[in-house]
Amino acid sequence: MNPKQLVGEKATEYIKENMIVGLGTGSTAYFAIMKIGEMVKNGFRITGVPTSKATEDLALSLNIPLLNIADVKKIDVTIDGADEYDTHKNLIKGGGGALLREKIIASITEFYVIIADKDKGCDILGDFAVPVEVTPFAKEITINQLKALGCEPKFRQKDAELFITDNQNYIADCKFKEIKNPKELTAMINSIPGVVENGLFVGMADVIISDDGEGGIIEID
Ligand SMILES: O=C[C@H](O)[C@H](O)[C@H](O)COP(=O)(O)O
Repeated sequence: MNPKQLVGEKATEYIKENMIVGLGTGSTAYFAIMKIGEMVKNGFRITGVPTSKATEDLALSLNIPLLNIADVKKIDVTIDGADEYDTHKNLIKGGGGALLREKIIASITEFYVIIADKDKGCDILGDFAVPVEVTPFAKEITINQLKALGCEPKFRQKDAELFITDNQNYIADCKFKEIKNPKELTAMINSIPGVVENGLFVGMADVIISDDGEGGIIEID
């Protein structure tokens, strides 16, 4: 089985009947959501909270009942992907541009399950550029301030235009060399006024479900 499907389906074992479930974004979360759709079709009751418009559309197409975000106070379990993870379960997320909604959902989640194939594991974060969501206003000032933190930032493009997030902002992909202190870096990035949020998720994941490259599953907790 494809590792994304393997870890995605495994993660659904953390879901119990009547839970409120955060639904992640991306090609790995896709498999978890498909499995949840199958469970719902078979009569399993949960309500979902999507982390992006794409996930909302997918969940609706599978008849997964969704809550309005205005009515959500706490989420029991969220299952989401990651672009990179280290041995302390720190993450880089936002390769699909969904980091802001994902971090908000993660912040009210009791048990945060990350699903990511083993190639995304590392000792020190930094191979993957940190996605940073920035306001359109004064984006040139913001990118200069990001650069001053020691990275090479680039505005993400899509179809030769600037990529626009679900929240109508831009993404600056910030390539750092090695991120030795992700907690400090996340605070530094977020202290820039034009930054809305960044894709470093520090101390948030409760478990990372990954594969061993040979068809087996590894859980880091
Ligand atoms: O913005 C996107 C999310 O953070 C994704 O969860 C992340 O990029 C991982 O996506 P994928 O499972 O497609 O590699």
